[in-house]
Amino acid sequence: MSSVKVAVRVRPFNKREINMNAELIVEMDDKKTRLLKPKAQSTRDGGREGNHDFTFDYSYWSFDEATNHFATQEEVYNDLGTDVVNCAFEGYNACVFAYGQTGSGKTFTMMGTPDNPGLIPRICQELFARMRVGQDSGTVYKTLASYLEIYNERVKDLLGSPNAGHKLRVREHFTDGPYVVDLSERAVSNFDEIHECIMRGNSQRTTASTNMNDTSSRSHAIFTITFIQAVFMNDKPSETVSKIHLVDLAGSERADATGATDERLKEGAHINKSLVTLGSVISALAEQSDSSKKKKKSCNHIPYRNSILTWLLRDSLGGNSKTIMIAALSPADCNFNETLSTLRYANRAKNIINKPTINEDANVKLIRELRDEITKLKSMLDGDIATLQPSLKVLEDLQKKEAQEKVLTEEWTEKWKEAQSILKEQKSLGLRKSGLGVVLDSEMPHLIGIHNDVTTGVTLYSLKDGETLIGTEHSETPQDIELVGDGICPQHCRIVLEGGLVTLHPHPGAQCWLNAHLIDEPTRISQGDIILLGRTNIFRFNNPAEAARLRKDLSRSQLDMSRLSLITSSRENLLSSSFYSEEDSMCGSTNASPFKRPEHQYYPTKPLSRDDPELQEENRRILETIENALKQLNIERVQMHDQYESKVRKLADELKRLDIEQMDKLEILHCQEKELLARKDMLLWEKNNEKVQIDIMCRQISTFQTQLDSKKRHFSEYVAKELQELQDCGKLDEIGLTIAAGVPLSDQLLLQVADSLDSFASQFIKDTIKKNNDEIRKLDEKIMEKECILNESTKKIAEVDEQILQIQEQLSKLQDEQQEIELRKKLE
Ligand SMILES: Nc1ncnc2c1ncn2[C@@H]1O[C@H](COP(=O)(O)OP(=O)(O)OP(=O)(O)O)[C@@H](O)[C@H]1O
Repeated sequence: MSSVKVAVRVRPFNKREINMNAELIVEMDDKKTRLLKPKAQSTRDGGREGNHDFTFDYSYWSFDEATNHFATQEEVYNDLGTDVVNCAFEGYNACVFAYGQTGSGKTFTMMGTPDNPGLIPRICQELFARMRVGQDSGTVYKTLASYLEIYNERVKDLLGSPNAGHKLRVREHFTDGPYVVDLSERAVSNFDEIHECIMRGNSQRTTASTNMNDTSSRSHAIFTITFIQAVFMNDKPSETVSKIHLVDLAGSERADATGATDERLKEGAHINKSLVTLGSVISALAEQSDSSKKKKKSCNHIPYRNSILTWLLRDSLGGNSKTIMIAALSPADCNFNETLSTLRYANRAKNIINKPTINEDANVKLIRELRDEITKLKSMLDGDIATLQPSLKVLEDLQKKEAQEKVLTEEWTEKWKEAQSILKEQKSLGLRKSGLGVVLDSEMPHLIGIHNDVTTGVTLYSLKDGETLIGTEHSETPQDIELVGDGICPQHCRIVLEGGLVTLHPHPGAQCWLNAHLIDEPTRISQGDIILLGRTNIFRFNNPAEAARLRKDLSRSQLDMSRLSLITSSRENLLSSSFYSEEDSMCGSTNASPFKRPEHQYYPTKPLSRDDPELQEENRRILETIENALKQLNIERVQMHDQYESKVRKLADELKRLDIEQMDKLEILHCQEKELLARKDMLLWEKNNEKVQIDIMCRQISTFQTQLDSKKRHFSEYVAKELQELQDCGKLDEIGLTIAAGVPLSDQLLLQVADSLDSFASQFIKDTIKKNNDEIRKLDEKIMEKECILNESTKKIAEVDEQILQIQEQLSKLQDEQQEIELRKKLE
């Protein structure tokens, strides 16, 4: 666990602020930053109340160079940048992002100026300086750089073609997370190369002049370094990958302050929208950390997906990364509100807790774990030996683990060595990626094979110092360049590179053509020469040192460019030779056109006069034919290659799309399943509740029923007693009423009697009867009410049961679908 580190930095007044006679409203003391309420506001409020105090990990005072606590670019780098470099070497992901109002100094802190570089160039410089030291002790490094900008919620590759536009899409990989499709990644091997990437990207960034900043960045820029290091030291393999995101955000802005209209206004709206999302993400994460500190459960939704910026930086915000946020501040009173909001933003970010982990290669991790287990098993075994009872199972386990560990270590070491040699080879060949192409910076002479086989493309053969042997795989002595094809002998020829001179030595009897001239003795070859070995293997010879010389000469004289082009053969040499076969000349067909030949092959020549114009014309046509044929062949090859590549790309895209679709579907199904299960739980809970309710109701009804019965019984007893008393004292006779046996003693009868009694007794009896009847009615009503609730609960239980049944059906359908998708994935 690690909290996001937060630093704030205040810049000097800019020209506009100086012209406005701006008031300085920021104070800093060690880690503390105080924002003072502007005088104008305080006068209005009648006092200087309302200053805002904050404490951050670092507070950088870059307002005035004359002050002794002035923070330079170097100091900022020493505190923050070295942490990032350490992260890379320790295998952690890291992220630095600069936040703040437009014109507050974000780009200055991140990128700096050529004379006063900022964090990004300094981090890169230190990274490569430390790599050089590591390389000496055998560590292999691979560094990739990518640079993108998010402008109006669309992504552009800043290292791609300048006209590419903002078209890149963001997708999510199910294990690696969000990524930008087709974003170029440059392999860089030194500071100059990465610096070139930075410069190129910066020049492509969308900037504009606003009231607040002459060169305001109108986009969020993310410069990413992927840093891989592998080393095998003290018998221990180690390989880590870290991603370093260096982010220069577009500034938050108020349209009125920036003077934005039209396009700028639209940009501003997008910038603000994504910054609001960033703010929401920071707030949600801070809340989450707060709850977890208080050991409260939090089901906070983090709205990463609401903007591309937060989606791409998901890992850096609350995930697997060590993150630093730098809040850039304006010192001027006119920006009080924006500065306060930036400080509050930064204050919130302090609470974000990230979970950085060392990104160790899976195999290396396995090897390490196996080794730990082996050590444990060995110590167990030592204990067994001490008691003279070595356990067979432990022995068996140990052997298995040791074998496994050995295989894995060997595989890894092999891979590591291969990487080392590829890197060395690439370096010596001078191959480097440039956009979609590969650039050859080799200083070594080389042959470029132009094959007839349209699927193989162009092959490059580097020539060694000394001898390079050329032949077939069937030769007794291994050949440096193994060829197949018509007329190739097992030991065909050798090319000798000595003191900068290159000579072709044909093997006796082998067909070696140099610029259409059959040679049978050592012959010097030079830049642009076309070599035909056997009947179908055509090569162009390139000698970069010689080419450089020729280029230099070219600027002085009008030298033939053909020697510098890739396909064209050396005209001068070709003009001094002929393509007529001996056969042709013997048949007297010296004028026969070579176009009529069934095969486009070179034929031995008969030396003819150089000055013969007819011959020269013929030679020119032959040369043209060969050039055209080769060009055509090359065009076709390139086209087919392009078609093939685009097909592969399309298929890969489609596969990725399907994969993502499947993953999305599966995720949706899982979510639906979770939701259904939650609903089912809820319903079961409700059902249970209803049951408890029914239980209570039943008990209440039975109590009421008992009360009712007893009330009724008491009442009839009372009526009977009253009538009996009236009868006994002759009152019934007075009114001529007799109670016959078996006649029910109802309250009506009693009321009839009461009517004839004196008013007091009559009223008493009437009241008593009314009271009793009321009580009985109330009890009856209560029982009815409870019975109603009981009925509803029973109905609800039936409904819940029905819904649970439906959910069960939906669940089993979902699970079937999930199984089908998983099965399909396995089959794929
Ligand atoms: N610490 C500093 N020292 C000297 N000058 C600075 C400092 N910070 C910023 N500036 C100057 O202030 C101006 C604006 O800075 P900057 O372009 O870095 O701002 P920003 O926050 O990136 O702006 P926006 O969001 O509009 O791109 C620049 O001219 C820059 O050189």
